[in-house]
Amino acid sequence: MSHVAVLPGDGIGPEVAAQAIRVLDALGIAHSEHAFGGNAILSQGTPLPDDTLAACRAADAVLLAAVGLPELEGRPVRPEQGLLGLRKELGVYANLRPARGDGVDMMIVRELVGGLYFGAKGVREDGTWFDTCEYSRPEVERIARRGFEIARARGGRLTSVDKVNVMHTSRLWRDVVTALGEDDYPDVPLDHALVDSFAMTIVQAPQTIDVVLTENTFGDILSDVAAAVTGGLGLAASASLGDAGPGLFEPVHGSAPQIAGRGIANPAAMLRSVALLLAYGLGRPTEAAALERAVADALEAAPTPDIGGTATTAAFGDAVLRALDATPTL
Ligand SMILES: NC(=O)c1ccc[n+]([C@@H]2O[C@H](COP(=O)([O-])OP(=O)(O)OC[C@H]3O[C@@H](n4cnc5c(N)ncnc54)[C@H](O)[C@@H]3O)[C@@H](O)[C@H]2O)c1
Ligand SMILES: CC(C)[C@H](C(=O)O)[C@@H](O)C(=O)O
Ligand SMILES: [Mg+2]
Repeated sequence: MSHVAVLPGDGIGPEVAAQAIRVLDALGIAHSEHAFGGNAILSQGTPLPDDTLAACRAADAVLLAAVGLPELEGRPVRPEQGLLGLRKELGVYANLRPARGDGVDMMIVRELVGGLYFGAKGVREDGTWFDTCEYSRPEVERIARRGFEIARARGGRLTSVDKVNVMHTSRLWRDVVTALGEDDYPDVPLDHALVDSFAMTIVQAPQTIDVVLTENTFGDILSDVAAAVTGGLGLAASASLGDAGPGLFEPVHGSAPQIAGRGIANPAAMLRSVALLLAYGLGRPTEAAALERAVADALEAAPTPDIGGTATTAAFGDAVLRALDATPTL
């Protein structure tokens, strides 16, 4: 039987996680909750306690809501370090961030465990602070392969996004992607774009974009832009996958401290992350599709304030559960 490790996290995290747990219960999927992020720092001094990591490794899939506490910003130990550590420990290098709506159907494939986030960083003796972007050939090749596979599977094309006019690592990125395309994916149309103008393309012509392959930091920024043009962060889900072991499923959004505790956060991004978990993490595509439909119904029936409605987080969850109950295949 499948088991999901749930990490509710901070801010609106526990509020949207509660709705996801209702769905897991409705589908009869076992789960357990674990301390992670800011709350774990406050209670245990670390954002990723050993027993949380062990529970994640032992699970079939990990469902994370969001981390981040304003009072911990700028401290040496931060909630976000736990998230980066968990991604690295689970080896989930491929972060899939779909953005859909109004004729838009894009899939951002973001490299998740390398690049600017994970290169050497520190403070030199002269007082200069630095972060470095680092990639090896195999690191680029494995994420590029994912991008090509996804583009091929949907009969689409791949746009690799870099900053080759400035960055050294982008030269490696472009060479590796181009060679892999020629050698192993000649049937998948490939083009390249520079990240700055590509951000503009996401805003101005998102319908023209199919599968996007990009570096960790670029993907972080571009996925918020893509979310903004397809209904906002309240809707954007993601799946992070490695070659083996449990995947990590999480909304694109953060802990939204300004609206935390008010019961008005949109749980759609979290519930769509559960749908990705069902599809990619547990191999249950029928239930995944039913949940996607139920979320689409709830967006009509019980929209939350971020998308122009008045429904509470719990009322949205009610609407999703009603729609799931009415699904004959489940
Ligand atoms: N995966 C994660 O855990 C994750 C992701 C992004 C940011 N963060 C952290 O979250 C904290 C806040 O960051 P931020 O404010 O830059 O980004 P954020 O994503 O939390 O919020 C950005 C904006 O979107 C709104 N928003 C986000 N999710 C929403 C939802 N489900 N329903 C309705 N509105 C929603 C917020 O109210 C805010 O206006 C920071 O500590 C940051 O590090 C965590
Ligand atoms: C919280 C932070 C570490 C994280 C990231 O930058 O990857 C978030 O912004 C995201 O998009 O998942
Ligand atoms: Mg982000």
